[in-house]
Amino acid sequence: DYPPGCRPKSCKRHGPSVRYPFQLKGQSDGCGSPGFNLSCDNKNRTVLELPRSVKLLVKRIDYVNQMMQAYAEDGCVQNQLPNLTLSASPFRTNSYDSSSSLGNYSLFVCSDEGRSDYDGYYNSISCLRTERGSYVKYTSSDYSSTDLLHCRKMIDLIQVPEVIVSDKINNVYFYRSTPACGSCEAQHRGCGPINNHTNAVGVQCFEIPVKHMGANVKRMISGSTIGGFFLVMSLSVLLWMHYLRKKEKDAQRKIEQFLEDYKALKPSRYSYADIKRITFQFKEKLGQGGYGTVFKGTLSNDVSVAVKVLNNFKGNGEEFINEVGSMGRIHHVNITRLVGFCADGYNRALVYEYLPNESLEKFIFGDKAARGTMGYIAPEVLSRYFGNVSYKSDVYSFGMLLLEMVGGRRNIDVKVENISQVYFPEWVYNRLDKGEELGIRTEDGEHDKIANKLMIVGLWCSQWYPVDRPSMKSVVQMLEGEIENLTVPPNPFASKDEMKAKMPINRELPTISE
Ligand SMILES: Nc1ncnc2c1ncn2[C@@H]1O[C@H](COP(=O)(O)OP(=O)(O)OP(=O)(O)O)[C@@H](O)[C@H]1O
Repeated sequence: DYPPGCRPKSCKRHGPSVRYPFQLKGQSDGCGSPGFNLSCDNKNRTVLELPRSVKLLVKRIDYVNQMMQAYAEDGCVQNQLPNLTLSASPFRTNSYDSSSSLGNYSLFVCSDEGRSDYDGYYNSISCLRTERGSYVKYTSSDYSSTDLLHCRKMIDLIQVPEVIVSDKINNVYFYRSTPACGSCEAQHRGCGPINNHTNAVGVQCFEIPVKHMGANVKRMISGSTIGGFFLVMSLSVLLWMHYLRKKEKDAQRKIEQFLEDYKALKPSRYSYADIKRITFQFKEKLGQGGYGTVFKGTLSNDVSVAVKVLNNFKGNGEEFINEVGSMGRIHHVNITRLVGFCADGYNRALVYEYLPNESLEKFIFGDKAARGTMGYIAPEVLSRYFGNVSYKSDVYSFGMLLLEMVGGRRNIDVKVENISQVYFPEWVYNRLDKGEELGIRTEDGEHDKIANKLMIVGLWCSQWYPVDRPSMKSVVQMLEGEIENLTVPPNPFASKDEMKAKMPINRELPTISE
């Protein structure tokens, strides 16, 4: 630590810091090194007092490089040259100065009369002084000039650094070689004489406790601490705000998404103009169904749809109501979703989600354009003679579809060569009944097994008597189970008598109102 009473001081707030080896007047004697005395003048400027009453004002002290920048108050350092004897002070001109040669000079005080600003001939003319009609002029001692006619020689200066004489800027640099405190200062440590002895040449470094650090250092430390604290605080607040905003945005997005999905769950109603816009004026035809033509379309959010424009001359509107009423409520991954509908005057259309993989029909039958809906309809739907319409009617349709999928042909195909194959389910049953091969060959045995399984399940489902058809739950069980566990179904094409015998049971099925 600094010795008591020797803490760094300065003449004014932003003035040069005064510490060892300098000492400010008023500080205890041992605070500085001899000859490094500074004082504060009445304007709170830092003053360097040199021997023979030479006074210079200190602009800056560089403790690390051991340099001091000082200047004369009147702006003419050279005026002080007659009295400036650096040899008697601890200061030296800096290395730059020391490289300049020393010379002998004479100082003249000249009257304004005959004054010439031209100094090309002589070594130098510095610090023109106009007060009292005179000015000072230095020139090398080997002068010989009539220009000095109006001058009076004041003094001869022996071995003066040339640079000081010729210095036209009002700065003087001193360099002190001892005490060598620069290395301590470079490490931000304090510097003081060894053994606290004022005459000691050797110095030692010491740690500066925080409380004794210079005001600037303290300010810096407390400033950076407070700054750091506020920085961390503001960053935390910003992060927290960002987190809250993100959370809020996420919640908002979730709600929007939900509302969007919720809206999409219900089929939207479109005008006929909308339908024309969606299908780009019925530009791309996807196919033709029994009830109308299907066109490709695009909704405003770039979602592709298939628009079935219904033939307005067909039906009494019931199909339309059934389709919108039932399909609008069915949401299943395996069922085409009804996105919307149009009932605008006589124009009716159904808007479905677009299925890019084309119709199953095409995969089963290739390019052969027969219409098949009739083939899937259970007998009881066509005639009440066969019983009541129930959920078993759908089981029948499903069974017929299975048979068509496996057979790769229409169940009713008038074009087959062998007349006995016309009604495919009957043909399948007869072959199974006789224990004959179905003749369906797939690429591997495992697929043959699946095909046979689908046939048997298909036959079970397409029983003429609704009561003989399994429930959809049993159908799933059969499809998921082993083929070995399946029994061959009864003959779906039993005689009318047998059918009549089963009719009462059939009536117990819950009837679907049409
Ligand atoms: N959602 C869809 N996505 C893509 N193409 C479709 C879609 N719906 C129908 N199509 C195409 O339009 C054709 C006709 O479809 P539609 O549903 O009208 O016929 P269908 O089922 O064969 O007959 P219908 O139901 O009238 O008895 C299909 O074969 C298919 O190519």
